Amino acid sequence: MLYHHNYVAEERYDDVDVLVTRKGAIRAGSGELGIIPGSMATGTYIVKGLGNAEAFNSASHGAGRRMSRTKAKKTFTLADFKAQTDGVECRKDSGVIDEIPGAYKDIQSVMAAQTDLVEVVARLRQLICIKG
Ligand SMILES: Nc1nc2c(ncn2[C@@H]2O[C@H](COP(=O)(O)O)[C@@H](O)[C@H]2O)c(=O)[nH]1
Ligand SMILES: [Mn+2]
Repeated sequence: MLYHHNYVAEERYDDVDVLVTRKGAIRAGSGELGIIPGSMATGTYIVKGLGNAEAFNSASHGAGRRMSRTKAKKTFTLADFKAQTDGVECRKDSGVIDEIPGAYKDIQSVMAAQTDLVEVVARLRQLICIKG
């Protein structure tokens, strides 16, 4: 299983060799497995690509941010962070507030928006989240 999401690849579409730049996107060729994470507490999807050539065999690399790290730090409190990561064993201090689940888009909506790109194989719920 590959999980590159910022890279360039030489691929061929309509008999033309092209350079595909995936920035914040993963390859989702037909039958290829991938990982699409949500946030520290909203689960992760294991997916199988559908090989959609109109999207250059690509899909989202994650839920993606709803707001910048700076805005997240201004918007949310440590109490918000603790509430939103309830049930997940992880760091719960002011140094990780910018990673609060509320700073990311709703992963279920993001998945619903790309049913033509990937098929869901499994949804994982995290028990532990370690920030590198
Ligand atoms: N399962 C988790 N998903 C996370 C976490 N932090 C962010 N994210 C999601 O992953 C993508 C990609 O993150 P990136 O830092 O590599 O760009 C991001 O869009 C979020 O949706 C996490 O702690 N656990
Ligand atoms: Mn990224």
